[in-house]
Amino acid sequence: MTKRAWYIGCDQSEIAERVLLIGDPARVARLAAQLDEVHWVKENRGLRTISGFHKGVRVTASAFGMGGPIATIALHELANLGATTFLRIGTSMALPPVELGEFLIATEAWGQDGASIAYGGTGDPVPAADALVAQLRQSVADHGLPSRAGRFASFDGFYRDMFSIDPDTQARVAAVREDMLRQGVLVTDMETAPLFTAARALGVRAGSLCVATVDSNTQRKIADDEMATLERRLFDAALDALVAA
Ligand SMILES: O=P(O)(O)O[C@H]1O[C@H](CO)[C@@H](O)[C@H]1O
Ligand SMILES: O=c1cc[nH]c(=O)[nH]1
Repeated sequence: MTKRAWYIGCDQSEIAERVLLIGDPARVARLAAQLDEVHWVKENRGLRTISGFHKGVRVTASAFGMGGPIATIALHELANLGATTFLRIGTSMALPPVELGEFLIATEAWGQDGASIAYGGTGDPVPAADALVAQLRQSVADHGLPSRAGRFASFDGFYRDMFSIDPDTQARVAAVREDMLRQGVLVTDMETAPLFTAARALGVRAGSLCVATVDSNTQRKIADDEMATLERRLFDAALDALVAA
């Protein structure tokens, strides 16, 4: 019997073994313009998924929105349908010495979130798949992108632990940031660690390539026009790495 994913709403024949996991559904629509022979899966609950070809290799891209719980649902459903290789691409918050506009490759990710616990996280960083790290290093070099590789950390509480918009959270966010700096974290996001932890539990490969778009100290965010250029470069580098891994 053909397997079907409950929330994403696709069946096995609609997805590839190699998957890009993307937060923003609008980003998936823009990625579609860079793929050949695009198939759009019927969208469900904002989970937008497409499959197409890059350099002759079939890939799927699936948007999950924001946060570890739904990102791991997307990975889990696609892994259950036979996907084996997952690359998260998106934005991240920079800690020194990372500068805005740099491309960050996760070698490992440290879960400060709930979904990581659900998938057996012990509180220690979880490594990325070696093959994806190697291909990402090669790809960012081939594309001439400014990059670093190292430790990511992921959180659930964006406005509690990562970014303060209320006076009474400033001290907490600053303390979390100091702790991350002490632990050698390069960037923070909301999904890399739970995805790595779920991938380990499910026996599939995972990697993460993120652009640093927000400064964790000043809260400055990259402008939309610059982000559009960075996003195209992110797609190019990620697709080349994914099909080679
Ligand atoms: O650009 P994306 O991939 O959405 O990533 C980052 O931006 C969102 C908002 O914080 C979170 O999903 C976070 O991980
Ligand atoms: O988690 C993050 C990191 C960068 N930018 C965001 O909007 N969220």
